[in-house]
Amino acid sequence: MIVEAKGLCKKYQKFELKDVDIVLPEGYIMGLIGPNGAGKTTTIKLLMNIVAPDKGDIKLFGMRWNEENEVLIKQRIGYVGEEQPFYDEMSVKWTADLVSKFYPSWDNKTYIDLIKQFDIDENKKVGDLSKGNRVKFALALAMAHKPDLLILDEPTSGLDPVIRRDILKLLAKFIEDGKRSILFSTHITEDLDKVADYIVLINDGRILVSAEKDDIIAKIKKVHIRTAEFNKLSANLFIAHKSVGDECMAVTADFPAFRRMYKNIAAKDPEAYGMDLSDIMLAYVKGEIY
Ligand SMILES: Nc1ncnc2c1ncn2[C@@H]1O[C@H](COP(=O)(O)OP(=O)(O)OP(=O)(O)O)[C@@H](O)[C@H]1O
Repeated sequence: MIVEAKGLCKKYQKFELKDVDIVLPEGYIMGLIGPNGAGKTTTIKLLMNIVAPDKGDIKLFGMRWNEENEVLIKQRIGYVGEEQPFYDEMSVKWTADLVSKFYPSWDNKTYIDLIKQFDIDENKKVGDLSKGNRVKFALALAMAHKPDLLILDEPTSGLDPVIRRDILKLLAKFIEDGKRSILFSTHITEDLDKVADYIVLINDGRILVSAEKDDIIAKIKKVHIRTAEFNKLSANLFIAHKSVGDECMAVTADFPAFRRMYKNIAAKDPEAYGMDLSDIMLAYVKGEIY
C-alpha cells in the first residue's frame, strides 16, 4: 500500500479534522475533494509530516514518519503544494540544479523532457514564469526524481482548460505502469471526473464519501419520484431532496437499495439520472439538487 493513514485527527482553534482515513494502493489516482476550508490541505500536510496529527497512524510505503525513515519517505514523494516556494529572482535552470542535489534518484533526462514538453525556457527567472508555467515547472521538479507517489494540492486551480488537460494527461501517464500513485486535492471536480480512480469527499473536517469513483457514480443518483412515494420511503436512503407539490427530486446514496424499495411501493422502475462529482459534492455538502 502506498498510503495507509488511519484515524487522523487534528484540532485547530476553529476547525477540527476528525477520523480521516486515506488508503491508496499502487497504480491509482485518488482525488480529495471538498469545498474551501474542508480540510484538504490539512490532510495533505499531515500525510507529508508538515504538521503533526493529534491522533492517528500514517504509513507511506509501509513506513512511519520517524528520524530513520524521513529521508527514505521524502525521496519517494513528489510534492506540489498550493504555493511554490521558489526563489523568484533565480533562473529555472539554477532552481532545478539546486533541487536535483537533494535527490540521488534525480533523472535529468526526465526533467529536460518535461521542460521541453511544457515549453519552459530554462533561462527565465522563476518569478517571470506565468502561473501555468510555474505549476508545470513545479510538477517537472516533483516528477524528475522519479517518485512513487505524487501529492498535489490543488495543482490545477487557476489554470486554463488547455493547461489543465496537459497536466491531467501527464498524471494519467505517470500511473500507467501500475506501481505509482497520485493523491490530488482539488475543488475542480471535473478534472477528477476524467482521471480519478478513488474519490474522498471531505467537508468540515469529516469524510462524507470514500470509494472507487465508478462505484460512487453507480450508487449515487438523482431520482424523480412522486412526493407521496418519497414520504413512504426511509429518509436514510436520501442525502438531499426537493419537493414541489406532487413532484420530488431526490438524491439517493444507494441507488440499488432505493430501486428495490421503490419497486415495492410503485411497482415500476424509478426515473433516475447520473450525477457528476460536482453535483454529488453539492448534494452532500449543501443539500442542493440541480
Ligand atoms: N495552522 C492553522 N491554525 C489554525 N487554523 C488552521 C491552520 N491551518 C488551517 N486552519 C484552518 O483549518 C480549516 C481547514 O483548512 P484547509 O486548508 O485544510 O482547507 P482546504 O480544504 O484545503 O481549503 P481550500 O480549498 O480553501 O484550500 C480552515 O478553516 C483553516 O482556517
